Amino acid sequence: MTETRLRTWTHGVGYGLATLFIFTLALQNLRYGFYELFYLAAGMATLTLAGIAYTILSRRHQLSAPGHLVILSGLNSGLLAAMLTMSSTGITHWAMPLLILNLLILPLRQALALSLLLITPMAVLLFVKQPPADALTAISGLLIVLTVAALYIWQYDHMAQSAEDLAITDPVTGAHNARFLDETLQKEISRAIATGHSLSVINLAIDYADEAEDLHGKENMQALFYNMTQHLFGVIRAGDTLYTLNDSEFFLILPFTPEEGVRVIAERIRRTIAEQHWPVIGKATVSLGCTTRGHSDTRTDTLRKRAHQAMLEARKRGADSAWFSPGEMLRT
Ligand SMILES: Nc1nc2c(ncn2[C@@H]2O[C@H](COP(=O)(O)OP(=O)(O)OP(=O)(O)O)[C@@H](O)[C@H]2O)c(=O)[nH]1
Repeated sequence: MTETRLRTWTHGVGYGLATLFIFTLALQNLRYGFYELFYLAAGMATLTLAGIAYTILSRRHQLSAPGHLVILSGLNSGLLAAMLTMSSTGITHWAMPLLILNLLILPLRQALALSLLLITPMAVLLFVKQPPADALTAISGLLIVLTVAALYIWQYDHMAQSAEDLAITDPVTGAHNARFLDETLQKEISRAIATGHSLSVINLAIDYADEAEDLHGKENMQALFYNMTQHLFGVIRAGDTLYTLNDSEFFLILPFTPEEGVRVIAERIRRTIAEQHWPVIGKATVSLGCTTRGHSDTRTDTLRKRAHQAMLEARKRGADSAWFSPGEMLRT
């Protein structure tokens, strides 16, 4: 299930349960003749129903649907206004489903801010109108619900982020992995088409990697790969992204970089790697294949293939060189 779908379901179910709870409150108050509270609950139930309708209507944009903040602000301020005007402190517990709904539907910071905006004036009102011990009990109950739910959501967000990072990160180098490359490259191609800016890529391979592995062992080669990743992170600029393809190849996506730019950065990478003294291995060089997106390049595989062929071409001309496709040599 996609995240958008999951959110549509949880938001819909959240609003649905809140509607049920508030509707029951409305009926109860109608039965006992508390008409003011009945109208309040009916108004709130209408808003939660509007929440369900909005969730369904904006189901394709659930990750950033701004209408939820408007609906929840209406619900929170409605309850607060009712407490102030009806001088009724017996409806404090009505805030419980609202706090949960805030945290379930809004981003954590927004949800906390809105919930505190509800609880703070409520606390003042309760301390003015009730014996301190009763007010303290009611407010601490709300604060405990808010804290526990917020901690749970924070922990979930944190774990989801870690899982996502793990899924797109190479365990040896810490750079992005090949799986994430196609996704990002396709986005960059679409962005370049929409905005008309240039986009270049580099396929970079360590020269004589197999021979070096036979000589120094897999562990030392992995250390070299890791050190080279750190070096590349230091050379490229913010906005460029780095990927590890296998044990001896890297890929770079360089947005806003024209042909002349990719030549400059490829040469800089080649030179700085060749000049560096690498632990255990000593000297290491790389072959770089570069290319810039042309008008007909709308898919990732054409760019990747051209960069790979350019890298093979550079390698054919001897190690420690770069080649710009469709055939212009940068340096051998
Ligand atoms: N994507 C990318 N392009 C680079 C990088 N370094 C250089 N370039 C490209 O090469 C061009 C010339 O770079 P430099 O020789 O460093 O000159 P510069 O005027 O200091 O470059 P900028 O201020 O970064 O534009 C830049 O305009 C970029 O197109 C880099 O780290 N990443």
